Amino acid sequence: MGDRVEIFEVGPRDGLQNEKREIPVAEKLALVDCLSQAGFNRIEVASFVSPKRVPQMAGSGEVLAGIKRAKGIRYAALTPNMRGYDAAISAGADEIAVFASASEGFSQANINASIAESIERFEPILEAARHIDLPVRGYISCVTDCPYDGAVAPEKVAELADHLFAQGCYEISLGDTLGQATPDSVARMLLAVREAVPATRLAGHFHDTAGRAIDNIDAALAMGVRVFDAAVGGLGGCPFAPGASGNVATELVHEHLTRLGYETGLDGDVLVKAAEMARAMRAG
Ligand SMILES: CC(C)(COP(=O)([O-])OP(=O)([O-])OC[C@H]1O[C@@H](n2cnc3c(N)ncnc32)[C@H](O)[C@@H]1OP(=O)([O-])[O-])[C@@H](O)C(=O)NCCC(=O)NCCSC(=O)C[C@@](C)(O)CC(=O)[O-]
Repeated sequence: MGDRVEIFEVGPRDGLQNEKREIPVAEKLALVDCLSQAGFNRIEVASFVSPKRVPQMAGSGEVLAGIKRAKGIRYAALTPNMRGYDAAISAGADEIAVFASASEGFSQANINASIAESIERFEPILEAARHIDLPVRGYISCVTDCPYDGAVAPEKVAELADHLFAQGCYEISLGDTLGQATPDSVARMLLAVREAVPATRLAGHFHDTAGRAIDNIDAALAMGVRVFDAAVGGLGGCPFAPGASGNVATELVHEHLTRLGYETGLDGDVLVKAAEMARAMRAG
């Protein structure tokens, strides 16, 4: 049996948050229920942020309440502040994620806070989660390039990863939000980040704007990363990162990893079905 590499499915959240069409909750439920048959350990399905800023995530409570929960899967939600945390807990999220940026420009555009302010906001969330043993993931956006500030220094990413890990995030997902990273810039960034956080606690989160996401996954695999975020059907993008396109497609990552001899534990046929559903949702 090959080495295990986990794909963390983010399509129902990162994927759908940027769709132009207002997607009914029933369609989201159907997608998540299909994905729940594929063999994932973790699926991100919700985001408790301002509905004015991200209207597509407004029905997140209904999504968490309506999905058919499959045994062994943790259904995850983004929580930017205590209000989001409380909503995620009431809705029954199995794990939550805080999200920061390695660049000041994107931090302001995305969450209306500096990097330092965002870390302060996360403190009560992590403390509350600790009390109830709720796993908290930490995202870092713009780990190589920022749409506002340009190239991002690997040391900035390492410093923030160190903070989030010390605050109690069990895993740090490193986001190439713009999809402009290269295998070289990914390797340079990971070399610095690995000094602060072990590779076994890192995840790669690559958007495929420049068609290099799979090459970037290879670079991260070579540096010891064994968890990758992906969105079925290549759904996605970030409303606050102009020019960014979808996440790397789950079914492509699964195929690629399988070809390399890794075990993902996923059922390729279910992924193809879910990818068709995702594409149909996008087409409307
Ligand atoms: C972060 C905030 C909330 C800060 O919010 P703020 O702008 O600092 O201001 P606020 O706290 O005064 O709140 C502004 C408005 O949002 C409301 N509000 C405040 N908090 C909540 C909440 N939890 N749930 C629902 N509503 C909330 C609040 O009530 C108020 O409503 P209004 O008075 O205007 O009617 C806001 O800026 C926001 O929602 N930003 C959107 C962030 C977002 O969702 N970005 C996309 C996801 S991150 C991402 O995609 C990157 C990632 C993770 O995938 C990795 C990668 O690819 O890089």
